[in-house]
Amino acid sequence: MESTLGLEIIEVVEQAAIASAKWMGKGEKNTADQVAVEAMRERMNQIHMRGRIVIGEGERDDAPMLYIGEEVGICTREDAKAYCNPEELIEIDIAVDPCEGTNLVAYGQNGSMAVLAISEKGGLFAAPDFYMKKLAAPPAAKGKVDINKSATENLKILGECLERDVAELVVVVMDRPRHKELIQEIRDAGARVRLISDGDVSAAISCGFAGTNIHALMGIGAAPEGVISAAAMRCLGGHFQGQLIYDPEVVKTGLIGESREGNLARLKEMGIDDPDKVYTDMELASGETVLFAACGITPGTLMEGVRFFHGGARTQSLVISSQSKTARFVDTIHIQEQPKYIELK
Ligand SMILES: O=C(COP(=O)(O)O)[C@@H](O)[C@H](O)[C@H](O)[C@H](O)COP(=O)(O)O
Ligand SMILES: [Mn+2]
Ligand SMILES: [Mn+2]
Repeated sequence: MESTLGLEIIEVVEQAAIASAKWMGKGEKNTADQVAVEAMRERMNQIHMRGRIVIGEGERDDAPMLYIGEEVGICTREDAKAYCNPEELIEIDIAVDPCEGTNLVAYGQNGSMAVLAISEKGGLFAAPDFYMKKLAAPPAAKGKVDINKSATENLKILGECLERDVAELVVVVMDRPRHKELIQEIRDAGARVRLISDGDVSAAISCGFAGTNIHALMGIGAAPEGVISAAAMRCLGGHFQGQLIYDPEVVKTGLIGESREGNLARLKEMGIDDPDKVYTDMELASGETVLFAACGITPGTLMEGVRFFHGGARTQSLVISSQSKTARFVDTIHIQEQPKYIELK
């Protein structure tokens, strides 16, 4: 599956990031999001593939583009036979977040990126638009920390795995009222907390790399972002667990349906029989081959943001593959019109 797809998806996230970065700091989160969606879709539809969006911008009625179920790629077009033999190509599932951290882009803050994950059909958990309790940690702690344990216990285990004192650990938590007790517990245990307003995909993946000074992600964010994070962490060998959260009382923000009972019924309709199941990264991204790609929109822990110069832009992306077992940082200069100069540093 990988071969040229690995290269093409870099361009997909790059184009989305460039489009969105033009709206950085303009206070218009919906526009920053919309242009990223359009750019991602346009580039995706030039790829020789039979793709289907399994995590996207919403259901068909709510989202005009990259909606769940939308088919993407040249080989899904009505006139596909003129371009390819669809039977020869495997069907692939795609999870996208063209602008992960729309508020971050709108307000010119760090940590936003264009991101996607790909696997063969059925290889990504089609997470409902619910919340998810998440625990991400470095490879050394994989399978040793556990979302069912308390934050205090997990920090002790994490310290042992990383050969650090708990005081030397940094935990990222989303700054939300629902995390008041969690934040206090982490502080009481002696670790340090980095609060983020948005963008927990970046935080989760940062746990997969040493040197980021992020040792864990704890707390509740969105479920679709959990699947995308799991795809990357599965390839990196990091720890990722997620548990769907369906009780509005627990979440305290956002819209996940009116009642706990209603949400439980919705999950059942979707075929999720055990709503409290804890999913591992392998269950959330179970495909034989998993590819992950992200491109920084604003600067982040792992990637630079988009930098414009006269006539072009420079981007930094990350492509991770379970097949080639690589995590590639790709630095690209995009020459859009005759530039006055191309800055290399
Ligand atoms: O910060 C985020 C926003 O993503 P996006 O809408 O694509 O810009 C995500 O990283 C979070 O995972 C999540 O969407 C957030 O936690 C939603 O929670 P809340 O703001 O409390 O409703
Ligand atoms: Mn997002
Ligand atoms: Mn988004």
